[in-house]
Amino acid sequence: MSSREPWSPSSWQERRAGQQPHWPDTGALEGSLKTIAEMPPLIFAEECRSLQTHLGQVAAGNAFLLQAGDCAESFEEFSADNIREKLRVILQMAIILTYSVGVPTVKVGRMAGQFAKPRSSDFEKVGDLEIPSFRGHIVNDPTTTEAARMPDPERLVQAYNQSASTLNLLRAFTKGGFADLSRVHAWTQEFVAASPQGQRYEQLASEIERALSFMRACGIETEQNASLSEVDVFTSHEALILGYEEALTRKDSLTGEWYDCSAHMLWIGERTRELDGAHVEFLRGVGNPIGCKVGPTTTAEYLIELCETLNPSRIPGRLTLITRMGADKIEDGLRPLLRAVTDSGHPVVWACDPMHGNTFTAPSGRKTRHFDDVLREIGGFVRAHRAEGTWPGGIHVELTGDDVTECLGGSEELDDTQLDDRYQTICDPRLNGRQSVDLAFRVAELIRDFT
Ligand SMILES: O=C[C@H](O)[C@H](O)COP(=O)(O)O
Ligand SMILES: C=C(OP(=O)(O)O)C(=O)O
Repeated sequence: MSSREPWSPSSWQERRAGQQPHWPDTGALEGSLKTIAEMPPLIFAEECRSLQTHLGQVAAGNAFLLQAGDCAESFEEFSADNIREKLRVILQMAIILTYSVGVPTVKVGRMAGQFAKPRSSDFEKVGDLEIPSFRGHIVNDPTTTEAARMPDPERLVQAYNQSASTLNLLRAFTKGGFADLSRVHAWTQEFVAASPQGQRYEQLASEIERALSFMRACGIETEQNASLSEVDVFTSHEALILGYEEALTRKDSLTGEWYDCSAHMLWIGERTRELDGAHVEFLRGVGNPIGCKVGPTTTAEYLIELCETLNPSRIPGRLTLITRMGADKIEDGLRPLLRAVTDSGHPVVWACDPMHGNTFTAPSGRKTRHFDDVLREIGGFVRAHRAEGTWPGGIHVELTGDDVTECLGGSEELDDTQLDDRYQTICDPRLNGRQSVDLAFRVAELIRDFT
C-alpha cells in the first residue's frame, strides 16, 4: 500500500485530511506557513534518534515511558511558573516510577507544541446559535462568539513562538540544575506536600537523599555526574494541523532523512488514523519516533497494516501504540491486539492513555473523568499484558502541576460540586498535582507486581 509509494513532506495533501480548520483567508494562511518554514527548527534530528533509542529500550521491556502534560497548551496561561510546575510534577512522577519499578523512565512532555484539538463536532451550540468548535489556541479562541471562533493563521506563528520559548526554558531547567537529583525534595509543591501522597513522596525523596549520601561516603562522585544532575525531557504533540507540521519538516544534513522539527515525538489521534488518510501519510515519512492512538474499534488486521505502514523497517522505538479504550473495554479489547502484534514481530511500545476513553459529562455539566476509572483502565492494561506475556510499556496522561479541580476522585475525593472551584482547562479535564503523584505511586505498584 501507500508505504511503498514515494513520500514527500507535502504528499499528505493528496489524501483526505480530517479535523483541519476551515481557514477563511487562504492568503493569510500561506503567509503564516511561509513565515514558519523560514524559522529555525525547534529540535534536532539527533535528539529524535536519541529518543527512539530510549523508546527501543521500552519496547524491549527495559524501560518505562511517561508521556504527560497538558490537554491543550494555552496562549493565556503561558508563563515560566506554569512550565516549571508542569515539569516538577513530571519529574516527581518519573522519580517515583524509576525508584519503585527499578527501570529507567523515559520522559516525554505533552508540551512545547500541544495546541491543536480534534473535536467530535465541527460546531457548538450556544443558545440559538451554532458557532465553530474551539480547536485549540493554534486555531481559534474559546470565547463563545462567532468572531472568536474564526480560525486565525496568525495563531500558527504564535504557537511556533510559544513552543520555542517553552522548549528553551525546558532545556534550561532540565540541564541547568533544577532537575538535579539532590533537589528531589524541592520538586514538591506546597499544596501536594501536605497530602498523604505528598508525605509518601517526601519519604521516598529522603530515601533517595540517603542513597546519594551513601554513594558519596563510598567515594562515588555524585555532584559532577550528568546522569544524576541532568535529565532528558523530550517534547511531543498530536500532529494534527498538517500545514504547520509540513512547514517545520526539514531534511537532516547528516542522514538525508526528513524530520518534523516541531517536536521530538508526534502522534496520530484516534479521529485521524485512517490508513489511507493524510495524517498516516504524513507521519510515515518523517524520521521522528511516532505514536498512534488505538481506540476501542481497532481491529488486529488494521493494527498490523498500520505497523507495516508506519514502521516497515521494524525499528524498535519508532512506533508507540497508545491504547485508549475505556476502563470497561481495555482488558478484553487489548488482548487480541497484543497477540496479533506480537505474532507479526513488530517491536512496538505499548502505552496506556487512561484519559480519553473515560470522559463523561457530570450532572453539573462539566466534562470530567474519575480518578478511579483512570486507575481501572491502567489496571486492565497491565492485566492484559500479563496474560499475553508482553510489556506494559508506559502511560500517557493529561495533567497539570496546578491545584485544579477538573477530574473527580483521588485521595481528596473531589466530587461534582467542587468541579467549579478551579476548573481551568481549555478543553479536557486534567489530573491535578496530587492526583498525578498518587497515580504514579499506584502505577508503580501495578508495574512492580508485574515484574
Ligand atoms: O482532547 C481530546 C479531544 O479533543 C476531545 O476529547 C474532544 O472533545 P469533544 O468530544 O468535546 O469534541
Ligand atoms: C485528542 C486526544 O486523544 P484521542 O485522539 O485519543 O481522542 C489527545 O490525546 O489529546
